[in-house]
Amino acid sequence: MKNYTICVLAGDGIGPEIMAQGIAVLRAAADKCGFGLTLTEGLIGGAAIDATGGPLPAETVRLCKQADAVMLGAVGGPKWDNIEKAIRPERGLLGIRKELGLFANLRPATIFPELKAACLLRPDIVEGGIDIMIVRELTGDVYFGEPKGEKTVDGERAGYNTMIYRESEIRRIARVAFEAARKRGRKVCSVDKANVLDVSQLWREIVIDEHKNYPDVELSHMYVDNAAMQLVRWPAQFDVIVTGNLFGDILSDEAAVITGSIGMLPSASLGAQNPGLYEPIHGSAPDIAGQDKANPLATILSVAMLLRHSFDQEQGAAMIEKAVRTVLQQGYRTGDIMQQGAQGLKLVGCREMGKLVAANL
Ligand SMILES: NC(=O)c1ccc[n+]([C@@H]2O[C@H](COP(=O)([O-])OP(=O)(O)OC[C@H]3O[C@@H](n4cnc5c(N)ncnc54)[C@H](O)[C@@H]3O)[C@@H](O)[C@H]2O)c1
Ligand SMILES: CC(C)[C@H](C(=O)O)[C@@H](O)C(=O)O
Ligand SMILES: [Mg+2]
Repeated sequence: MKNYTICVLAGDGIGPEIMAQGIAVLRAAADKCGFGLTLTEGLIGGAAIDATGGPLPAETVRLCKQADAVMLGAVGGPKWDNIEKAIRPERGLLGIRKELGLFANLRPATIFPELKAACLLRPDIVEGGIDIMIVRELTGDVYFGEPKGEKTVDGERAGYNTMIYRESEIRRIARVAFEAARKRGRKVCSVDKANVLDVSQLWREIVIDEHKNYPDVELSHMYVDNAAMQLVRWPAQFDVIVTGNLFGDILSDEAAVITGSIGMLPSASLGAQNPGLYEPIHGSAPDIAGQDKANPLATILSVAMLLRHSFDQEQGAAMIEKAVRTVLQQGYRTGDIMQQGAQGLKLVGCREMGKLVAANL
């Protein structure tokens, strides 16, 4: 029997709650599909700061590198908001992405038919369905650019970061997007700010050049401000969106609105080789942490992405996605996707939602 090692980084806030449900579903899928699991656990974020003084202990990096895949809950929270910036919880997440070379962040925004009514957009806008793959570059941009810091400008304090992309970084993420489009609707929209930013001008030039290798894929370009508007105005126009680290971070949270809730959006962070890292796109949700209110479906759908991308277990992935759909069809909802006043819906907590999905596999 095939056996996989998964390093689990639960993190902070709702992290441990959603992760417990993700792991329960993963175990159930392993039983059904006939593969074995070895789970290791690592500290990250605030939990790691409390235990070791830093957000990404060397032991966590070692465990991740030894694993076939990594699952992450969320990091951060008010407890660590005033901590020295070099060791903020979020640094743990950025650090592990960099350590594992996870340059391609796939964030699929799809709407389950059962949630169309919970979507904040007008019903006619989501009627035909939505299926967008946001391909976000993850290890470059203003997130990692040097120089950065604080300096004095005209006698006053100034903070600064550097938005920078190397040609090779643009080329490799463009390739991921074109390859993804070939398996979907064969359309890529590259989102940038080339009317203003030098970095975006290079981005556009390289994407156009790389496109020469993918003549079967249609390429378009959009400025990020317009893209933010088009996403909610007419989301069905998009197939694959490729963009940089910062724009991708913002647009994917926005895209979550059209899936019903940020609690529904999974992600896969991939590099040139395993281990990939899988996590919901949302954060540690301090406002609902410890109350069994979090929606675990983004984490559970991230487990499906893990099976698909890291283990080639398409059957297991599809099984999980179908179980999520079944539970939604049965009317179960966590608070974030609950429609007030709708008939036949049942409000459940995080634990119950996880249990239901596992039971439906
Ligand atoms: N990948 C990550 O670990 C990650 C991502 C984003 C933010 N963060 C961190 O999380 C902390 C809180 O950030 P924030 O409040 O800006 O963003 P957030 O995503 O944690 O929360 C935003 C809103 O969405 C809700 N929400 C998020 N996930 C939910 C879920 N699964 N079910 C139901 N509701 C959910 C929250 O309750 C909150 O109202 C910060 O420290 C931030 O840096 C971490
Ligand atoms: C917490 C933060 C570092 C992270 C990011 O900006 O990438 C988060 O917002 C995300 O979307 O995963
Ligand atoms: Mg984000």
